[in-house]
Amino acid sequence: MSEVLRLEGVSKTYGKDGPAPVEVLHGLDLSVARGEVVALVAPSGAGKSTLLHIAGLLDTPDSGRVVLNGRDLTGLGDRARTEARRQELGFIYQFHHLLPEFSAAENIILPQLANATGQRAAAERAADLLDRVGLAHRADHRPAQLSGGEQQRVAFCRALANAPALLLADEPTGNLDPETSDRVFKVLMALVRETGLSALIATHNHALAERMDRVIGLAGTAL
Ligand SMILES: Nc1ncnc2c1ncn2[C@@H]1O[C@H](COP(=O)(O)OP(=O)(O)OP(=O)(O)O)[C@@H](O)[C@H]1O
Repeated sequence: MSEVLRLEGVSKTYGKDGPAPVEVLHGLDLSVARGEVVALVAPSGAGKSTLLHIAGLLDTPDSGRVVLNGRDLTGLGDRARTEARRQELGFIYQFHHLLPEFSAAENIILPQLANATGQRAAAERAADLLDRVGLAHRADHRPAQLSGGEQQRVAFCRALANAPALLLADEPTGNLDPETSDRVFKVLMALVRETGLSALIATHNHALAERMDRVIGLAGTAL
């Protein structure tokens, strides 16, 4: 099975040179296979966001390697990392982070234009993605006109807009009430499965984690 992401011996300590260093990751190994959906479950403060930032090329480890699609990105400069992030990764956070002055469709079109996709193809992809998450009728609405669950479904579409190789999600339904969270999570899983996407999804929610292919914890913490 081919790997989309491999972390090898990744370590990270915050405030290394200060009076109170915090060692968060120590020699972490992790891999995500193509088409695999992996749940990352660990208590608050265990380092889930740190790991996602490193896997998402938003932060660098103190030591270890980050290999994305077979390419070692560890030593790359900012520009190459930004490029790899834009082309190969999709992000979902607890809060939607949609642009308030743009419609749902435009929020999905814009990242594609930034990636040099033509206007027409970008609009078609946005329409298709919105349709898949049951929001075709909301395409022209702005985020403030949508419910929390709808906003998050648009954010899923935006994360998939550029057909990334890997989706990284940090508590993707953590901001929603339990019932909406459950419903919206099902939509996310269906979308990921239909598109054959690989994903690493951090969650506190064990019931959601059980629906993924594999559940991993972080060293020193119980699942
Ligand atoms: N920039 C920073 N400087 C110092 N310490 C930090 C920094 N960022 C995070 N930490 C510490 O590192 C640890 C791991 O943080 P992280 O946000 O990765 O955890 P988490 O598992 O995502 O937690 P949560 O589930 O609460 O979001 C925490 O103890 C946090 O206080």
